[in-house]
Order: sequence, then structure tokens, then C-alpha cells
Amino acid sequence: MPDIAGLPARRAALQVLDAVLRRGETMDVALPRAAGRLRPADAALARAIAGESLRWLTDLDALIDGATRQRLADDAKVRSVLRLMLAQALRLDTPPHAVVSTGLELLMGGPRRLAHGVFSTLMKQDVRLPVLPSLPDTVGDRWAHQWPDRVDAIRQGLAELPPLDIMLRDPASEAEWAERLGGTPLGHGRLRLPRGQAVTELPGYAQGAWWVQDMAATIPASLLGDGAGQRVLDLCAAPGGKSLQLAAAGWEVIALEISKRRLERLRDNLDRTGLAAQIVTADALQWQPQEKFDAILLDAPCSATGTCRRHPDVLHRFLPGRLDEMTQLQQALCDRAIDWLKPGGRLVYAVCSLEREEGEEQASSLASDRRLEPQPISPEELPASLDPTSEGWLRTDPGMMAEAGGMDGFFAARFVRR
Ligand SMILES: C[S@@+](CC[C@H](N)C(=O)[O-])C[C@H]1O[C@@H](n2cnc3c(N)ncnc32)[C@H](O)[C@@H]1O
Repeated sequence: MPDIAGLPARRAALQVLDAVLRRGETMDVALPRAAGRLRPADAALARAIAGESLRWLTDLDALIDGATRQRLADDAKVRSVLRLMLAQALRLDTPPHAVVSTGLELLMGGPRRLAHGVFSTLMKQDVRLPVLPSLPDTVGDRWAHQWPDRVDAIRQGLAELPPLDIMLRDPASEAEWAERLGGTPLGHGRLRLPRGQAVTELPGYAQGAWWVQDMAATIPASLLGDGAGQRVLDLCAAPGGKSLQLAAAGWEVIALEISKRRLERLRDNLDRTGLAAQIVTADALQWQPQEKFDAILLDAPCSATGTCRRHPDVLHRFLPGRLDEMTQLQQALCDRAIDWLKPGGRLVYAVCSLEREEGEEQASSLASDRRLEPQPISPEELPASLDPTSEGWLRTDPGMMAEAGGMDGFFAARFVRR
């Protein structure tokens, strides 16, 4: 029997939720596997349902728990199906009859009456989600402690899907592309477009005039400035937005990355934009360069909690116990990067993390390294709405520039090799 309309998208969304919550996979890995063979519209719907379920998971669970006499196990299939059903009704404005027909189908041979009862009760009660998404305790408690003045703004930034930010290959063409694409110029070749567009269909994509990159993610590479005649090592390079930026700024780029799979995106983007970088697939902890570099960008592997607006799965995959392992890896990478710099060479250390251990604390320890001298970031180097910290570092979070659509959480600090 053929599937009822819309069922494949819901089935894929359920698989993604399961992969993220039970196996700790990223949505970016789980989605292509679950939805890769679907029509583009169904794949987009699967992404939207899974994404909104993860963004509002804590609040959806509170609604489910309020409507069940016996608490459903965290990993019960019926709980996940209810999460998807409620996310569609409360966030995506899907008509209840479509939510019910597709949702119950996912529970063939299972507790369909229970799911139907819970969903109908909540709809009759006309329940609503809170204004700000509640955070899972693991990150909520940390951020309330680490960012007491920012945590509500961060939740506000998380509440809505982010706009589409792009970076132009030629920053001087900002006004032209702003008009052609109907975007808002953010300065230095950054443009902000309304969300929900088919990226590959937009003017300029096929010709490689731009690539997708969150506004905050564009800042670390820009801190190395113009690179004409100089060599830069992009130490953890994939999927490669920063390598493209560096190549566009005239640097001779050596893009090193351990993951072959993640490098495919960089290769595609280089082909499309006509920019050049030498790609090295290697473990940075084993590799040795032949010559030293004028600059190194270390966009280190991290918990990625700063990207929670675009990747709400990070909120549920965050394991405080893994932070030590991550910070040790970051330190080891920094240590090698310092040795590979020419005297006077610059190091930018960056992470897309809101965890101080991965950002501010790493920068403090680099500042006390005798081989390095801090090179503070000046306000003129940053987009108009941002200021450096008192230490001369960059710190962004998803609650900043909220009225204009927010930005990812990022940390960056710059140093010079003595
Ligand atoms: C934050 S991401 C880099 C994002 C990238 N700079 C960009 O702008 O698209 C960190 C990257 O480090 C890579 N990585 C992790 N450990 C590594 C290692 N030992 N050697 C090289 N790359 C590594 C990961 O595979 C991941 O792609």
C-alpha cells in the first residue's frame, strides 16, 4: 500500500530524533541518511519537524508529562511521536487532522490510542509553548552560572529559526548583491537574507559569487586581514567557510582537516567559487609542515553550543563529562600551531562554543604562553553592533543583534608569535 501523503517526512523526522537523542549523532549526519532519498520538499519538512522538536524539546516534554497519568519513558517511541506531533501543531501550524493521520501511522502496532488521547487532550486545552524555549538542565544550569546576564537573551535568540547569512566572494559587491537578493548588508561582504529560501536556486549561487556562512562565523578569518603573498594554515578546515574567506582575501591557503567526508563540502565550494586552497587530509596531532606559516587560523573542534539556533541538536548532545577531553584536544592543537608559526606570525584561536572552558579559559592560557603575545581585537575590525571584550577578544552569543535576527555564539582571540 502506498504511504499516506506526508508520512515519509514524518518517518524521517522520527529517525532523526532517535539518532540525536539515543545515539548522540548530529542532525547533519542523521538527516541525509533518513531523508536523503525523499523529494526536496519532504526532506525540508523532515528537517523542520525534527529541528523544531529539538528546539522546544524540554517544553514539549513538559506538556506530554502534564497530560499522561504514568510518565512515559524518555526513550519511549510514543513520546518521540508525540514530540513530533506537538511540534507540528504548535510551531509549524500543521492542521491537527494531518498531524494525527501521519503521527498515528508511525505507531502501527503500538499505543496509538494513548498518543491520540494525549494529543487531543492538549489540543482541546489549547496549550501553548512558552515565549522562550526552556533549556535542558545540562546546558541550562551551566549557562545560568556562566552567563547569568545573558541566558534569557540566548533563549530568546534560540526561539526563532535564524535568517540565512551569506558571505560574498568579492566584498566590494555588497550593495549590488543586496539589491539582487533582497538582503540586508552587514558590512565587509556579509549579507543577511530572509530564511526559508532554496539556497541553490538563488542568483549567484551557481556562479559561486557567495557561500552560506553565519555572520559570527565570518569574523575569525577576517581578523587575519589581507593575505596577499602570505601563507596561512587553516588548521581544522572543514566544511570550509573560513578557508574560502581566506582564499578570497588573497592568502595562499593550506586547509588541513582530519575528516574526508567533511572535506567534500570544501572541495565542492572551491569548485563552485573558483577559489584555491591546498587540501591536506591529516590528523593535526600527527602531521608536520615542511615550512612555517605567516598565519594560522585554529577554528578548533568544540562542543558547538554556540550554533544551537541552527543546530538545536547540540543542546541535547552536550555532555559536560566530555568537555575535559575537548579542552585537552584544543590545547594540544594550540601547542602545535604555535610551533608552526614564523616569528611575527599571527594565530587566531576560535570556537563556536558558549562554554568558557573552550573560549575564554583557553585564550587566558594562550595569553600566558611565553611564545605568544596577545594582539587585541579593535572595535573597527568588528561589525558595527559588536565590541571586543575588555581583554581584546571577541565574544558573541545567539541573543546579540536579536532584533536583526541574531547570530551564532562564537569566541575568538588573536596572538602574535614572538
Ligand atoms: C569547528 S570545525 C571547523 C569548521 C571550519 N573551520 C569552517 O569554517 O567550516 C572543527 C573541525 O576540526 C576537525 N578536527 C577535529 N580533530 C582534528 C584533528 N586532530 N586534526 C585535524 N582536524 C580535526 C573536525 O573534523 C572539524 O571538521
